[in-house]
Amino acid sequence: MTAFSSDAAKRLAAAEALKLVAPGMRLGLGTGSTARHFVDLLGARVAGGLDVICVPTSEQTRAQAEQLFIPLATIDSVPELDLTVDGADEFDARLRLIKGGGGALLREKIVATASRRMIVIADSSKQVKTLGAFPLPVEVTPFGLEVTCRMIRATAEATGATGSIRPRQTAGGKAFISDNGNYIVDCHFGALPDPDELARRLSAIPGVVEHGLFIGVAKAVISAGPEGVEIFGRLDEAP
Ligand SMILES: O=C(CO)[C@H](O)[C@H](O)COP(=O)(O)O
Repeated sequence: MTAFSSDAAKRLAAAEALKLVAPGMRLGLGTGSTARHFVDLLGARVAGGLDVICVPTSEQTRAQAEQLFIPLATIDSVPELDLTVDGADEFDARLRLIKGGGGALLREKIVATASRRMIVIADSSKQVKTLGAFPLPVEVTPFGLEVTCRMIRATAEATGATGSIRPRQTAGGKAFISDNGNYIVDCHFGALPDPDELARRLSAIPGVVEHGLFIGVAKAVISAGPEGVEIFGRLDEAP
């Protein structure tokens, strides 16, 4: 028997999300290996005549969508979206997320919050009881990096989160630069005792552009694994 890979699970979740797409929709396209499957499948539907307009959350996704001839717009020209489909690094039972493993968290959060519905697609390994095993990505301005890291450390400690904070590097050992020209620091805090409070406090630090805690943003998670698809939250448009 062939083992069911996490990549197969990602594609299954993406295929399930594609069922939510209707002609004429304005869509936000996420970033990462799971979102990549969704864009791939959407591209096939567009080639078959589906009429949608899409806003990508990264230059990587933009390039993929362009190759598939998916009609694209900017978030400023289409500021209200019907649906955004994106991946996540972790999700919990309250649909709180850690995102930003691909470094696209700022655009992902802007696009998701401009959408009536943000639906997460994930393989079932992304479900956690407590957020934080995945290092929390925080996008920061290059100016004042050290000062900002100190402030992140101090503010996190006030919510019971401690651990190392490391600026992300590329495989070549250079500083990782986001699509917005900023740095990403990865906060290895471990289990986050109070993600809501941590999110509020991180947002108040001047050098923090955005953090990877998505609280109250996702309407549902489509999680897929060897057992099939499981839905957390609601896929419909109910408020
Ligand atoms: O937030 C993200 C990118 O910034 C991704 O959605 C997240 O990292 C999950 O990636 P993958 O689908 O490759 O597991």
